[in-house]
Amino acid sequence: MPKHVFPVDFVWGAATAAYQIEGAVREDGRGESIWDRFSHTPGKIQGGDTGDVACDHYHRYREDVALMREMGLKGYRFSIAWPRIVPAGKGALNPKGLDFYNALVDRLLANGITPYATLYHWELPQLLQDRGGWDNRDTAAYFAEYAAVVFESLGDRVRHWITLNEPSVVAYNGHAIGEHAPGFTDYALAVRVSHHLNLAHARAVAAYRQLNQGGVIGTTLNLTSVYPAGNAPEDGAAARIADGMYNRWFLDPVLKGAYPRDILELFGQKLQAPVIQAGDLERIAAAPIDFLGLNYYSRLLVRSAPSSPFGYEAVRGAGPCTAMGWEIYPDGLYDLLVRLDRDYGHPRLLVTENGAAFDDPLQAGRVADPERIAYLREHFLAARRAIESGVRLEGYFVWSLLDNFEWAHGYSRRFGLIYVDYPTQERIWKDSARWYQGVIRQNGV
Ligand SMILES: N=[N+]=NCCCCNC(=O)[C@@H]1[C@H]2[C@H](O)[C@@H](O)[C@H](O)[C@@H](CO)[C@@H]12
Repeated sequence: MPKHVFPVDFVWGAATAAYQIEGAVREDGRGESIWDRFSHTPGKIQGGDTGDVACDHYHRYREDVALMREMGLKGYRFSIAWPRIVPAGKGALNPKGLDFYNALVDRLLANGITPYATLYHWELPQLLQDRGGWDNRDTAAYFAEYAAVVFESLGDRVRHWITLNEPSVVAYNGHAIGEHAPGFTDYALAVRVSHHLNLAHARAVAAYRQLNQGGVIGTTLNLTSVYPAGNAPEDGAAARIADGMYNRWFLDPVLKGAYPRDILELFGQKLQAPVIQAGDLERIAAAPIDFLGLNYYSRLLVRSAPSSPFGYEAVRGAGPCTAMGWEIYPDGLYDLLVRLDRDYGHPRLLVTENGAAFDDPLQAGRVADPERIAYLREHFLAARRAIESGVRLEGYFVWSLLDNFEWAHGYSRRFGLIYVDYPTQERIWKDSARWYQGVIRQNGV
């Protein structure tokens, strides 16, 4: 019997994203996305990898749903590729794209797995990027039009919706540091993009409410717990700025209907203030969410750095790290969950991603991954402590079901519970997959 049992209806899940697993990028009418363009641009992706084939999930989804069923997943979080549904980003629909996701959803339901669908996991249609992408306010409206098409096609069976995956990473990695598509390095642009993403989220929520389909809708934010590296007052001030830029800039609009004043002023001083037009904040405030999805991977340790653009710099923590170089810090998940509960009105929460990459050598047909088991166990225990503290945590989606295309790192990083032998596309259960199957079966660790 487990020592730490979870609530009886706790949703144990796993998560993926379209571009990272589907492949078939030019099949059945799919349009080009910014990640197709970026991954095919020399020098952008480690090893020159692309998502052209990935895990070939577009053709193997029946086999993959069978794996989920065997694992005993209660929920499966996946993303819908905008370029499969509206190849040009706006205008004509692609029926074969809708057919794929309808078939996936039907097969999930037939296997007792609840679908959790993300509408935007970074695959902007390239033709919209050619018109300014997220720097163009119109993209928010095009997103809502795409979302409405998907709601109408799937909304009778999909009852859990996530508008955006990690707007902070879309804005920062894609527009401030250039590590992700579309590859810009302009911080003022990144701030404008963050505002237009918030508008897109609000418009999609409004479109969902209008359809009265009776499900729930939220968003997924990449959040962390920020700690000062030292006891000096300036380190504490640095931590507050970092928390504002990383967390509150994205949390406050969707949960409080307003931007945090300190960061609004900071951006106003340092950057061209985001292009906030009359009515924007009212629109954002008028689109409350039913639940908040959070992706947690590691903590953020900062110290004062007057010469840095925003007066702080990250400090490497003392703990062990994953293959991504991210410090393993489960207490940061507990602190984050309790903070969200305290500061944002006791919201319904889902951990929509948590997991780790390790080397995962395949040896004699087996992958022993004790580090991943330990990582997940420690984070599950942190989540359980938060639930005991009264946090309304309703589910947990491990990142990821399968090894997959890890963005700028290509296939060099393995986050999966299930190993993918890419040359053969064979799926091989890692020890952690068997362990997780047991956690789900006994509903606890
Ligand atoms: N220090 N440190 N840092 C942690 C910073 C994490 C930022 N990256 C993410 O959250 C991405 C999220 C994405 O949804 C998924 O598509 C990615 O595959 C995973 C794994 O990378 C995560």
